[in-house]
Amino acid sequence: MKKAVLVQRNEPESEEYRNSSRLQELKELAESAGYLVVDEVTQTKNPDRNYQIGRGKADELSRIVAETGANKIIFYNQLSIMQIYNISQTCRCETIDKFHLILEIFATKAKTKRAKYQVELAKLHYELPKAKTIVSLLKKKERPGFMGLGSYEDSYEKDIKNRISRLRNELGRMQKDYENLRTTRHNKGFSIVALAGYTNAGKSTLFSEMVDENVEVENRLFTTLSPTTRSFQVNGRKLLLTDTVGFIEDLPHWLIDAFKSTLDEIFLADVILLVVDVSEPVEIIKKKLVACHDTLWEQIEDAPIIAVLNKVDRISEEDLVCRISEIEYLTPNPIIISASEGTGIETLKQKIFSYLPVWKRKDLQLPISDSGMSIASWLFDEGIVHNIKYTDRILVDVEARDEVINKAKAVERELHAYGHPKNQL
Ligand SMILES: Nc1nc2c(ncn2[C@@H]2O[C@H](COP(=O)(O)OP(=O)(O)OP(=O)(O)O)[C@@H](O)[C@H]2O)c(=O)[nH]1
Ligand SMILES: [Mg+2]
Repeated sequence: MKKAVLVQRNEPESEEYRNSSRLQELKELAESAGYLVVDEVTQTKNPDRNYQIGRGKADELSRIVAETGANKIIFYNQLSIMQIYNISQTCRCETIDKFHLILEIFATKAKTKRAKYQVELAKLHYELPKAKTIVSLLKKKERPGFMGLGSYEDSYEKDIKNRISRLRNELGRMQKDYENLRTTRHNKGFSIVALAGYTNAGKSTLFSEMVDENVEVENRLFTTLSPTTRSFQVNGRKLLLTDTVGFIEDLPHWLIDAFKSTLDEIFLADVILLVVDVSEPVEIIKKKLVACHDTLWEQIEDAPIIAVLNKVDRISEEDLVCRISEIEYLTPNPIIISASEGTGIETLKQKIFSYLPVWKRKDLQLPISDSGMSIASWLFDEGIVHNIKYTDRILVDVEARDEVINKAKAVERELHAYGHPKNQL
């Protein structure tokens, strides 16, 4: 397992809670990128020296790297190229900042080709200024090419620029295909529910609480189904639930598109659950909600958003009432849950149900034949079969979307007309 040392440089003016929650955020990010966190270091920024890391701290980091065998030093704070270079050299360990770490996570979460290209584009944008600096250092006859910086040739910068322009062209072409996907999905009649929300809000916990464990999602919708999509049922209706990568505040501009493309599933959803950690101080809740709204507004077309206030087990009834009223303008009619304790889940499911397209209920008569049987089994897949009887024909009481009922009715008519319906389904 890859080992990482985390460094958080405290803002002297920032309150303690803020500083420690940043370190916690970095730790969770590192873990979701697959690192084992071997040590955590904090440093209070010296306002006079601004972003310089002192000799003492660098020595401390070198010692930790040597003792723990860490493969990476990860800073919460954004680092300049020269800082990355200097720290990598001194500590003999690859050094990255939070944004590079986030990029690593996006790379693992990117499922669609479009998302993968966006992530690659962001990586190249991150690399480009690095390449420029290295090339200029090389020209000064210094030869860095070490650790976090890699070894660079003179042509490297040019290669990056070429690749960036090729990716941009390719992405422009893909945008159109992608927009067609939503239409295709609707024609197939699937309802998808997507989980969105700030990182650490409890999306994945809620995901595991809601889905039918061990139920494989049938591979009918996507060519490769993401491992974070599973089925679940509400009042007999089968739905798909998708977990997504969490929102993070203050993303630099070169990361935003990569981030949005990992949310492609949200763009395809019929209902969006916006999960909020309601146990946090109200100012932080508001700030995170605004960040989520900004992104969602652009991304979605007309899907309803259900606000889900999670982690209520952590706060008193009184605090909850107070917070709900303070954030009401951002989260109207929220559903209150505790994902880890499983409370409020049924209410949430019923709320989701209220947004689903209405299905028709019909009594149908089908022939006892291969085609009749296959239609009946198709109805089990596509709708809710309330009752089925086998006499000289198959009597089905079924609830399903319009297209399914209409197709089945066409076959029923054939039964009456010819006695031998063709297998049309
Ligand atoms: N007390 C309490 N803790 C919870 C609840 N739901 C989730 N947590 C905890 O919150 C932390 C984050 O939960 P996750 O489900 O991983 O959060 P997430 O939104 O998927 O986070 P990202 O994947 O990083 O975006 C975990 O330590 C959970 O155990 C809850 O209802 N109550
Ligand atoms: Mg998660």
